[in-house]
Amino acid sequence: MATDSWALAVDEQEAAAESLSNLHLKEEKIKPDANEDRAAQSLLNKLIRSNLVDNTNQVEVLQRDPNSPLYSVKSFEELRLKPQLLQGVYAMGFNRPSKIQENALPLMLAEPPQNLIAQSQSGTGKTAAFVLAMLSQVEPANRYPQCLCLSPTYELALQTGKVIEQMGKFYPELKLAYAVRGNKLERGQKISEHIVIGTPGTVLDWCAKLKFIDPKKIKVFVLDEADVMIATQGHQDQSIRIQSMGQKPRPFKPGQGETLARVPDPNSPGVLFGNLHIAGKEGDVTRTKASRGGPRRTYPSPRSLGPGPLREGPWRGALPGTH
Ligand SMILES: Nc1ncnc2c1ncn2[C@@H]1O[C@H](COP(=O)(O)OP(=O)(O)OP(=O)(O)O)[C@@H](O)[C@H]1O
Repeated sequence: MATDSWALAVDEQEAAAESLSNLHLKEEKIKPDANEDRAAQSLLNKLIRSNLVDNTNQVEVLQRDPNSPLYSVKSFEELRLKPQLLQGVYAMGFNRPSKIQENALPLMLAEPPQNLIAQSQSGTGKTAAFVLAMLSQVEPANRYPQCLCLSPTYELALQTGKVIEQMGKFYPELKLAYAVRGNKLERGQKISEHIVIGTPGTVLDWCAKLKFIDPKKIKVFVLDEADVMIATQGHQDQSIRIQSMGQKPRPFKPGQGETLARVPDPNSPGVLFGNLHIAGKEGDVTRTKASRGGPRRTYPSPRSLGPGPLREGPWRGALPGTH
């Protein structure tokens, strides 16, 4: 797989994305467990893709191709990452940020971090973007959780945790805790890890019942795979409860270019990372995605998601910076 071309992989992903998109529109009627399938599909994509990027030359070529979703004009140095994190991304074979990273990182790395919505198709570097944002925002001297990331499944939480560990490899003072089933801590204990990643039920217990985490101290709150979370009633309720226990969201800064859009509702969580493969309301489209070798296609804007604290919509992977 490592020798397969990235181009082929992108085409395959797009085909898979099309079928996911159709699934999404009919999911309520056809397949009650479609959310589970989507979480599994996403995990599979990630596992396959981690092999594809071994071919770093291919990635670099694509990042210079304006038609590629990985196209980027900036360097990681220009994004002013901490040197330890720069070392981490280079060690992972990333030579330059992808488009979504280039657009989203300056806002997430701002002080204070800005809330934003960003959409991009699967496999374009959203996870890496919010992982970098979390790693960048941590103050290692403060021995308490400062970043919280919710994932819909145990497996995805571990997978994202692996990315955090890889990127933070040269930042050893930075610690990560997994709030997942089976990780039992003693009652009354406070945890000292800087980043917590977990599933909503366990995280809610850690915040509300067991008080291992003080949600008011969370600077960056990530809701990963947000469409799966929000389409799953239990996860939606738990995610909203956790988010509402945190700091009040800051007002949103105007969107930047076509990739970022302003969240119109001040009660909404901050940054939402979304895939572009799921169709939304017709006619409510503000951006386009270049398809490799094919026609440009249009995708719905996050604005089409309507009001509400956590809205259903064509996005997944979310990062509300509730600082
Ligand atoms: N700047 C980069 N340069 C090279 N490879 C990258 C870069 N950013 C991410 N990658 C690699 O590309 C693959 C996809 O990245 P990532 O998982 O962050 O995408 P994603 O948009 O979150 O995907 P999904 O929507 O499936 O969650 C991963 O294997 C990751 O290591």
